[in-house]
This record gives sequence, C-alpha cells and structure tokens, in this order.
Amino acid sequence: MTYTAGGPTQATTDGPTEATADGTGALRRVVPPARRYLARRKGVPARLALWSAAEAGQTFVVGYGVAHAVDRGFLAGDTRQGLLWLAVAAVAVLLGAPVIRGVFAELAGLTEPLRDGLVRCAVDRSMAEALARPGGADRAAVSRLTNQVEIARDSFAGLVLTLRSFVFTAAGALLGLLSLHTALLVVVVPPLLAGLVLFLATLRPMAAAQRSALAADEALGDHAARTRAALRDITAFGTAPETERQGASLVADAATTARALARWAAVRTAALGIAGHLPVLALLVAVPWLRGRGVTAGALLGAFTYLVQSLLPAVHTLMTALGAAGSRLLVVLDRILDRELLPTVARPAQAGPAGRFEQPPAAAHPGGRSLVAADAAAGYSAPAYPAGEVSATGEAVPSVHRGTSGVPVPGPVAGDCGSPDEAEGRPRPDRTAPSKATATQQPTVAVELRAVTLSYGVRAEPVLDTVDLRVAPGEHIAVVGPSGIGKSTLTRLVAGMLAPSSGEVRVAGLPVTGRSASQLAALRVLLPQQAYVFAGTVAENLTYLRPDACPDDINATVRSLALGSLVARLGGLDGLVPPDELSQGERQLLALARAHLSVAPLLLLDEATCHLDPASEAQAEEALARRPGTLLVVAHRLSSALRADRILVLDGRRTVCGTHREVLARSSLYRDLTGHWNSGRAPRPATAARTAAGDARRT
Ligand SMILES: Nc1ncnc2c1ncn2[C@@H]1O[C@H](COP(=O)(O)OP(=O)(O)OP(=O)(O)O)[C@@H](O)[C@H]1O
Repeated sequence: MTYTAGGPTQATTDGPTEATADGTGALRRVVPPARRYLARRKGVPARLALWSAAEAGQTFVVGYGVAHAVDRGFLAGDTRQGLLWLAVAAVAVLLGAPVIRGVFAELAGLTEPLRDGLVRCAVDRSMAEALARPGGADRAAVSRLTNQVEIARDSFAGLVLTLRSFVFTAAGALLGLLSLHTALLVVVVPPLLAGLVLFLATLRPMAAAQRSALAADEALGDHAARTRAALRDITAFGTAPETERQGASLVADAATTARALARWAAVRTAALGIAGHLPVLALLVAVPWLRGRGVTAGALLGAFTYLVQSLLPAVHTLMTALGAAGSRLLVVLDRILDRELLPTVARPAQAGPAGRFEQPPAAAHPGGRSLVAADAAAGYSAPAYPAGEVSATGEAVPSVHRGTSGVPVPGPVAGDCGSPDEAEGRPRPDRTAPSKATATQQPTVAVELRAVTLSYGVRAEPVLDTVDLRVAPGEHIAVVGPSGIGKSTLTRLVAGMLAPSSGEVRVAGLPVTGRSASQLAALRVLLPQQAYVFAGTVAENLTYLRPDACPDDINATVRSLALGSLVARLGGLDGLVPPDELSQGERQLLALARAHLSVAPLLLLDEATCHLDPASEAQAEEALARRPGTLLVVAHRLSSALRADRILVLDGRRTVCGTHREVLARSSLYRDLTGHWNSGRAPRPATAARTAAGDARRT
C-alpha cells in the first residue's frame, strides 16, 4: 500500500520546519490577516477601551465612596454625608451592570466575526478535502476544525479581556504609585520591565516550539495509525525494520521537540518570577533608601498594596494568558488560515463557472478508491515499502501511477521491485530474476522444502517441524490441515516472506530466503484469502502483474475464469472497478484472474477461493491448474483437495504427502478431515492435533 512512514513525516513537518527555522513563520503568516481584521473594526477596540475606562472608573468610585463615607461621614459624625457617599457608591455598583454588559457587547463585536470567518474557512477546507478524496472524506476533520475554531474564539476573547484588564489595572496602579512618590517607580519599574521584556522575547520561539511539538506528535500518531492499518502489507513485504526505524526516528523527533518546548517553558517561568516577585523584593530591599528620600510608611504600605493587590496579579494573568491562550491562538489560527491546505479556496482557478468547486483531477472518478490511491492523493506517494504487488495479490503496493484512464493505480517502487516502464508507468519484471522461461528450463523441482522447521518464537513449539517436500514443475498440490496447523505459514515460507528457523526453501531451484521483493515477484504469486483490487480499470486490475498482456490474453483469462458477466457489468475492460462495491467473491475472482494472467511459474493460493461457491471455485482452480506453471492451493473443501495431483496433509511431525488414496491410507488426520468435510462438521482443531503430535513425539 502507499502508506509510507516517510510520507507523513515529510508531509507534516514541512510547515513546522519552516516555522521552527526562523521562529517567526506562524507570526508572519497570522499577523497580516489579523491586522486587516482589526483595521476593518477600528471602532470596536476604541469603544471597548471606553467601556473599560468606565468599568475602572466605576471600581474606583465604589472604593472612593466607601472610604469617604467612613472618613468624612460616619467617623466625622456627619451621618448625612456618610449616607450620601454610600449612595454614590451604590449608584456606582448599580451602574456596574450596564458597564459590564457594554464591555461584553463590544467584545462580541470582535470575537464573533472572527469565529464566523474561521468557520467559513473550516467549511471550505472540509469541502476541498472531501472533493479531493471522494468516498474517503474524513468526517472527523470537520469536527476537528470546528473545534479548533471554538478554541481560537475562546482564546481570542480571553486574550482581549486579559489585555484590557492589564492595561487599565497597570495604568491605575502605576498612577497610584506615582501619586504616592516618584521614587517608588524607580524601584518597581525596572524589574517589572525586565520580566516583561524577557517574557515577550519567549513568545515567538515558544510558539514555534509548540508548533513543532504538535507536528511531531501528529506525525508520530499518523505513523502509528498508518502502520497499524498497513500491518499486513508490512509483514508481507518484510519492511518491518524500515517501519520500526522510521517510528523510532519520529519518537526521537517528538522527544526533541518536547524538550525544546520544556526549555522555553522554563525561561517563561523565570520571566514570570522576575516580573511577578522581584518588584516586591526590590521594594523591601530599598526601604531604607526610600525612607531617606521622604517616602512615608503610609506611602510604602500603599505601594505594597498596589503591587500585591493589583499590579502583580495583573502581570501574572497577562503572562499566563498570553503564554497559553496566545500561543494556542497563534498555532490554531495559523493552521486554520494555512492556504496551502485550502486548495479550492486559495486557487479560484479551480472554481467552476458558477462559483462551484470543480473536482480536482485526482477525484475525477467515481468513489471507492483504494486506500493506496487515497493516500497517494493525500500526498503520501513517496514509496518506502519495497514491494511489487506480486506477493500479496493485488494491492499492497507502495506507489501510485496514473493508468490509461487517468485514475491512480498502484505501481511498483523504483529501485526495489523492478524498474518501472517509463513510457507506460507500468511494472516490469526484474530482468535479473529468473524468468518463467528460464525457471521452467532449468529446475526439475518447482518447490523444495529441505527439513524445514519454523517456530514463531525462540521457545515456541515449531509450527512446521522438519518438513520435506518436493513439488515437480506443473504439479498441482493441495495443502490441508486443521485450523492453525501452519498452512498459511507454509505458503508464506514458500513465497519467501518468512525465513525458516532451520532448513531451506527453494523455488525454481533457487533458495528464496534473502531474495529481494522483485526477485521473489518473478518467481511466484501468492494470493491470500483477502483479495485486493484497486480503483482503476478492469484491464489495469487484471494486467497489473503482466502489464504487457495483449487483449487476446486478457480475454482468454476472462473466459477461463468465467468472468464475462462481471467484466460486462463493470463496463468492459475499460470500465472502472469500484473496490468498495464488489463482493468478496468478485474481488477474489479479479485477483485470481490477475494471477492467471501473470507469468510467474508458481501460484500459491492461500484459501484464495474461500468466498466462491463450489462451482466457481472448481472453475477457477481448474483454469489456474491448466495454466503453465505449478499450483499450490490451501484447500478448505474436499473437492478442492480432490482436484490436486497430490495432497500435503500438515499434521505436526506426522505430515504426509501423496495422492488422495495414499494420504487417505496413511493419515488418520486426513481421514478425520474428509469425514468432517463430508459431514459439514468442523475439523479437529490444530491445537488438539499438535498436542497429539507432541504426545506422539514424547512417547
Ligand atoms: N506472526 C505470527 N506470530 C506468532 N504466531 C503465529 C504467527 N502467525 C501464525 N502464528 C501461529 O502459527 C500457527 C499456524 O498458523 P497458520 O496461520 O499458518 O495456520 P493455518 O493452518 O493457516 O490456520 P487457518 O486454517 O486458520 O488459516 C498458529 O498457531 C498461529 O497462531
């Protein structure tokens, strides 16, 4: 499949890398639209400032009224004046409600248009992405984006409120200090400014670090999710070490970015300490000096009150809000506004005449594209998993070509699975690997197992134990045995996808262990139970393993497998295959036809006909048996076993091979199996069979 661990890494780190490189990427991108946004709403901040001033005045009047009611009224014995000042304070309290309402109404004038604009962006992007991957639209993306919009709106509102409160509180506190004594400002302002400057200096690198950490986390998550989805193909193509290496590298990236973020967080904490606590300390240390300059005890007490009650909490809130909400806002805005990710929004040329979005070229075919094609459209076309679909039927293919229909179809990976035909973008067999002609000329044995033992773990009981087998070229072999006995393991060994723990496996006279994917591709085709087809034309699906097949060959295959009606229903050989709309059996038929058309001298069918009815299975197996070459079939029906020249009964150490009559005579397990197949009951489970074998070995 297309999934490449390299792909996501590249795709997701491009932006962050840029942002990290100069530390200003996100700010540079976000500031111009933010300026334009505010410029269009100049009146709103001004009105907000007026309401904020009124709010500050209201707060001042409440305190002022209470103080005078006490000092000039009740304590001075003038109850009337005391009540009058209290009435002033009460009016101020009552006026507080409309003032707060005014503040929030103006705030909404700033935040709600922002939200609307961002929602529009998010919807446009979702539409663009849905058009770019028909049938594969990521519905969760819409919810993710709208969630991000809410985050942006809330962060923005919080920031505006905090900034506003800081400006008015700080101004009030500094004016208060100034009114008490100018010397107080000399002591308080330097550490306050130093902390603020240090804090502002951390903003850009911190945002870049946050973005990088986020991107690294996403790349890692993406890799994990895609690896999980591609496990089967990764195993099939033996690319686990490469996947693991890429995973380890992404983990290292995530750790590095998390450490960078932690370093900046430490600097920010230091800034908070300097601005938030140093002024109080400085004031304490400077008391003798201040007293010498005529600052009274009452003024000192007032200064401490201003610092502890107003200024420092305001600084703390500002830094926390700017640090958390500000960075978050920057990152989220940058993502939502990222034009690179908005193809149809950013490029009006793609809009249709009526202003409707036209489908991008990759989407110009009906739905049901395979994951391969969808991933490729999403940008993951850089191949990482060496392959050639050869081994695993039809689609575990890492790169995407455009077929003659213009539809992306899986193709080979340059360098590792045979050189692509540049003219047609089609796979070619590896010329260095033995061709069918040479393979059939040279070897007298098509498949050979020499004392093959395979255990999946060091201490695990062997699944196959010193198995010997020789299959002649052109022979048709059926492999039977209860569930879990090792039939698939055997096919994977013969296909070269598993290395034996001991012994040797040869195909066409050549050891398969250690061969490259392309060399193995020239030797055999393995069809697993789960048949893959990809979104492309019928012809592209059928000729994938033999791109140079002529129409006569294709038609002969279609006839041999009785595919005529299916092909006709799909619109002929040029009709498009909708993978999601085919039944399992139809998919198996297409995969079988593809194998039939291939020139590999050995076909391995691992229950590849299990979804076919007995008649279709018989037709397919007979067609594949007539095809020049050797056929090894994991049989799940007696009829399938009876069609073979010989039957290999896997039964632990008591594995037997021979004609139906021979194995019937020699293998109790085979007698058991045929009895069960005839009666339709489940055969004896492998574990029981293996326990019996183990018992036999021990005795
Ligand atoms: N990758 C693996 N790691 C560990 N054990 C495995 C692995 N693959 C298969 N096995 C074990 O090896 C044994 C044989 O499995 P295998 O798939 O070859 O059996 P099978 O005969 O094909 O079974 P079935 O008919 O159910 O497909 C089973 O016990 C299985 O659990």
